Amino acid sequence: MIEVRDLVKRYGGTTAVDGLSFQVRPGQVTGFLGPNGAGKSTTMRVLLGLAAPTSGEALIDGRRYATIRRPAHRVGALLDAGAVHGGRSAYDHLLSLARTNGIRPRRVIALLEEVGLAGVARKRVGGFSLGMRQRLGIAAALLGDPGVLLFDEPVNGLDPEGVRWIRELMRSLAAEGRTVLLSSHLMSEMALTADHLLIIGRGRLITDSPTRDLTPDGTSLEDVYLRITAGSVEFGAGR
Ligand SMILES: Nc1ncnc2c1ncn2[C@@H]1O[C@H](COP(=O)(O)OP(=O)(O)OP(=O)(O)O)[C@@H](O)[C@H]1O
Repeated sequence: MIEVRDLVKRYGGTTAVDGLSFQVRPGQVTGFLGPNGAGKSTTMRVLLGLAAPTSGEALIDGRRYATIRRPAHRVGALLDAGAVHGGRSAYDHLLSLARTNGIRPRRVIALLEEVGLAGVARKRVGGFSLGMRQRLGIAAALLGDPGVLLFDEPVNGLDPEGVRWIRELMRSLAAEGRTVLLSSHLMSEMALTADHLLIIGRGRLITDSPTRDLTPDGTSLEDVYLRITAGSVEFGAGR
């Protein structure tokens, strides 16, 4: 369970998140949508203790990230798949994360299989394609078998097979009773993957609704989304 309460995050004169409140429930995939700069990544970073809130709270299972004991077992995230040391092998990368978190090497091997990287486990990550890096990032997120998962644009740059793989993985993680928060700009994919949608604009909540209520009778999510966010697209200037 994720709870964000009256969250505000400012960077100098820029208000990235502006009084945001929502809950993300277990057992379903929740899509996190909004125009570029709406505050999605910032909200995820605050949830993960990577940025401090200016005010308000961002809680995982009722706790701030910094106060969670053994956090890898509680929450996993894919934020920036590029942020991996290129000189290491996929296996060594996951093994070092596993060691830090008291996780057995056997789990690393199982996850490399699960994400389809077993055949390249000993290859340097520096030579990996974007899709391979995304899969490695997802393996890292799943390492501690956490109940809460945050994925920031995991389908970016993936081929159709990779996109479908992510969709099915998200659905199965939710079916196992996990809390899954997923951001993406691909509306057709979101319509297929997410049970529930949170749409934000300029750091504020615009919509919190089951997907099917937003897209009755086959209405396109893209049309609905563009209409809802039309007043929230903004570049540059501080707010
Ligand atoms: N470290 C930072 N320092 C200054 N400004 C920041 C920082 N991080 C984010 N911002 C600003 O906060 C706002 C929200 O950015 P954020 O990355 O959270 O949006 P987003 O919804 O994830 O966008 P995108 O869809 O483009 O990834 C933007 O105006 C951004 O420039």
